[in-house]
Amino acid sequence: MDSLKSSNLGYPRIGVNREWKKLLEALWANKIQESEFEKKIEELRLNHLKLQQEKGIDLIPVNDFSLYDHMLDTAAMFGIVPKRFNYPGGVVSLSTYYAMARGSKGAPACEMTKWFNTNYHYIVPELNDITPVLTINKPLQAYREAKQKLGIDGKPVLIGLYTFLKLSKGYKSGQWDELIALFLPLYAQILRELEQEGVRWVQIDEPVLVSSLSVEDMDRITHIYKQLHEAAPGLNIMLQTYFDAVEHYEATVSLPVQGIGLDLVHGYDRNMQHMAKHGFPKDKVLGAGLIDGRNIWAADLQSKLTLLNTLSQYVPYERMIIQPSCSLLHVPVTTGQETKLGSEIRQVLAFANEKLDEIVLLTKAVADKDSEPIARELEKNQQALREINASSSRKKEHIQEMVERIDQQPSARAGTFAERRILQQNKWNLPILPTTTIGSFPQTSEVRQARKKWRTGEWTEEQYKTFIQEQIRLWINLQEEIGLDVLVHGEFERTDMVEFFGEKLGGFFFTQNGWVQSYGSRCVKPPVIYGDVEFIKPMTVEETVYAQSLTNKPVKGMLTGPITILNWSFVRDDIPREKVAYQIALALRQEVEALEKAGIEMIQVDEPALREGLPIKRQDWQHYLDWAVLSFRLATATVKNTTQIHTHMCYCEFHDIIDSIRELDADVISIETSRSHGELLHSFEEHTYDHGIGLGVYDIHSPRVPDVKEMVHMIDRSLSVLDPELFWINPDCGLKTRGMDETIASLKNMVEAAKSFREKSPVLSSSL
Ligand SMILES: CN1c2c(nc(N)[nH]c2=O)NC[C@@H]1CNc1ccc(C(=O)N[C@@H](CCC(=O)N[C@@H](CCC(=O)N[C@@H](CCC(=O)O)C(=O)O)C(=O)O)C(=O)O)cc1
Ligand SMILES: N[C@@H](CCS)C(=O)O
Ligand SMILES: [Zn+2]
Repeated sequence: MDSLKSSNLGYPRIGVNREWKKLLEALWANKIQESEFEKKIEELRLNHLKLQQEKGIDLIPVNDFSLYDHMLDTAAMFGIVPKRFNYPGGVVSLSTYYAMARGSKGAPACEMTKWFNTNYHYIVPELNDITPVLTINKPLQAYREAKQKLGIDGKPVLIGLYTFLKLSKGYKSGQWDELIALFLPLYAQILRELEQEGVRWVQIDEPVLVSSLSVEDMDRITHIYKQLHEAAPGLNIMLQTYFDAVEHYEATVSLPVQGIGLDLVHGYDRNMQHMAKHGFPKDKVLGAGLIDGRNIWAADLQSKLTLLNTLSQYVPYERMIIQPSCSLLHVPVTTGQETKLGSEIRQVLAFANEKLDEIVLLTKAVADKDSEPIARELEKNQQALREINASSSRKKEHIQEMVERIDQQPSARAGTFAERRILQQNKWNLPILPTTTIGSFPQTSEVRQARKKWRTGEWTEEQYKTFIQEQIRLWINLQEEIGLDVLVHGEFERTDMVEFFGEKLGGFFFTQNGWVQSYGSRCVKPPVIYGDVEFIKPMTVEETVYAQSLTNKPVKGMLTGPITILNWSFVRDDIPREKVAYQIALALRQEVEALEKAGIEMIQVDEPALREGLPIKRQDWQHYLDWAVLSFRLATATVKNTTQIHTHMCYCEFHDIIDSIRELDADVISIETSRSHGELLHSFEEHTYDHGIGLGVYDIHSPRVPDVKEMVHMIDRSLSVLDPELFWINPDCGLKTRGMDETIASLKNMVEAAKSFREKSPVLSSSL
C-alpha cells in the first residue's frame, strides 16, 4: 500500500426501504418466483456495492451480503446440512437453505442464537458427523460478480475457521484437531482460488479473538493461519476482529497474515494499551476500526484525527486502513429519510451511509491537511457535537441526582420468595402447572395496517383505540376458550416491545426508517436514547386494565425491562451505560407502581436482552451483571408481596448466568428452551432453581403446530430437573410473528398437554 486507505467491513443487507425483507417474505409466501427473486436480489446487492464505490471507499467488502444469515451461508457453502432436511449433496438449494432457517414439515429449524453481544441472530451450524465439502466458492463468486458487473476489485469477506467452529455445535471439545483437519483444506482451497483470481485483500472475520480464549485456542489459531498462509502466500489476509480488544495481542499480531483489524471503539482502551506496550509489527497493515459500527452517533472527527496521529506513532499511514469498528450490519442504512427529526439531532446522527462518508472524510483529512472544504466539514461536526452536549435534555438534575445516589433507592422486595410464594398461592389459587403465554399475540397485517392508518391520520385516535380494544377483547375471549390460566392483553398497540416504550418515555427519540436486521427477514427500529430518561405518564395501564375488565382470570401487565430497553436502543455515549440503565429502571418503577395501583397484580418485566448485553470478556461479566440485576430490582422491588413479578428471557444460553437470574428475585421466569432442543435443561441438573419457572415447551419461530405428544415430552424432561410445584407451562417467546390459526392450534395443544399431565400424574394432582 502506498498511502492511507479507506475500507468497509460489511454493509446492511436490508435496503433503504427494507426491499430485502420484502423480497424474502414474498418468496416465502409464493408471491414471486425464485427467478424474479434472484434478479431483484442481485439488483439490490449490486446497488449496495455501487453506493460504496461512489462514496470512494477503497476496499469494498463482497460476500457480506446474505439471503438470510452469513453463518448459515458458511454452513451451506460447506454442505453442512442436518440429516433431517434430506439434503442430497451438491450446492444447497434455496428451499433447503430456507428450511434450515425456518423449519419445514417434519424438520424443525436449526437453532438460532445471538451473534456475540448484538441483537443480530445467526443460525447455529450442526456439525454432527457431517464431513464438510466445498460445494461452491461463495467469496470467489461474489468477487467475480463485483468485478464483472461493476469493475470493483472487491475484498471478499468470510467467517474465519476458528470463529465458525466455536459458534457451531454438534462436537465435543476433544474433537478440535480432527475438525480443524477437516475444514483446513476447504479454507485453503477458497483462498488459493481467490489468490489465483488476483484478489488483493481478503477479510477473514475472527471475532472470537476478542473473547476469553485459552492458550490452546491460540495455538490452534496459529496452526490454522500458518497453513492458510502456506496455501495462498500471495494473498493479503486482513484478520479482522471486532466488538472488543483482542485477548492475546502479541500472539495475534504475530500470526502469518498481512493485516490485523482492531476495534478501536469498543476495544479502544485495551487495544491502545496493547499497542503502547508491544507496538505494532512492522510487516503488517493495521485495519483501524475508528468509526463505531454499533451506534448511530456521528463521530467526533477531530478526536479521531488526534487518534490517527497517535496511531501513526505505531504504524505509518502507508500501512493503515481507516474502517468501521465492525460490519455496518448493526446500524440503519441512511439518515437521509429522517425528515421529522430536528436539526440538533439529525446533524449528530450517522447511519451506515454517513459512516462511510466519515471514513472517506478522515482519509482525505489525513492526506490533505490544509484543505479548506475539509476544515469546514470538521468544524460543522464540532459545532453539532457542542450543541447536543449543551442541550438541556442531557442535564435533568433531579434524575441525575437520584442516579448518583442509587444505593438509597429500594432494591429488595419486602418478603422473601418463600414468604411471597405462600401469599401468592393463596391469592391466585392457580392449578398446578399453570399455563400462560409470553405477552404478544399475532401482529397481523390488519393490526399493522390499522396502525399505519392512525399514524398517517387516515384514522382518528378514537378509531385506533377502538380497534385495539376489539383485538384485546377477541384475544381475551380466545384465551378463555383455549383454557389458559393466566392471560395477557396481547400487545397489539405496540410496534415493538422496545420501540413502544421509547416512544413514551422522556429522553428518547425514534426514527421513521431506522431499521436494522434482527433475525432473518425480521427487523427492528431501535429507539434512540439521547437525554436523561424519565417517566412522563402511564404507558400500559389503559390497555391492561381494559383486558382485565373482560375476564375473571388474572391478566399479566406487560413491560420491557430496563436492560432490554437499554440493549435494544441506540444509547447516548456521553455517560456510562449503567447510569442510563438506572434512569430507565427508575422510570419503569413508576409504571410498575401505576399498574399495581390500577389493580394489575401480576406484572411481567421482560429481560430477553439481559444475557446479550453480557460483555464478551469474562473478566467484565460481574460488573455488568451487578448493575443489570440491580436495575431489574430497582424497577420491581417496591410492589406488595402478593403482587407477582414475572420475567422472561429468550434467544441465548443461560447456563452461565443462572445465579444472576436467581438474584433478580422474580417470582416467575419464563425462558426459551425448545429451539436449543432442551439444552438448557442440563443447566438445571447442575444448578437448583428455586423460584417459579416456565421452560418454553414449543418453538414460536416456526409456523409448525407442535403436537401434544411433543410438548408432553418437553414437560416430562423439564420436570425431571425442576420442582413441579414451581413449574409453569408456556411457549418459548411472544407470538407476534405467528398467524392466528397456528397460534390457536398450538396453544390448544399446549393446554391439553398441561391438562394431560395434571390428570396422568397422581403425584402432581395430589398437590392441587
Ligand atoms: C424478541 N425480539 C426482539 C428483539 N429486539 C427488539 N427490539 N424487539 C424484539 O421483539 N430482539 C430479539 C427478538 C427478535 N425478534 C423479533 C421478532 C419480530 C420482529 C418483527 O416482527 N419485526 C417487524 C417490524 C415490527 C414493526 O415495527 N412493525 C410496524 C410496521 C412497520 C411496517 O412495515 N409497516 C408497513 C405496513 C404494515 C403491513 O402492511 O404489514 C408499512 O409501513 O408499509 C408496526 O407494527 O406498526 C418486521 O416486519 O420485521 C422483530 C424482531
Ligand atoms: N412480551 C414480549 C416478549 C418478547 S421477548 C412478547 O411476547 O413479544
Ligand atoms: Zn422472548
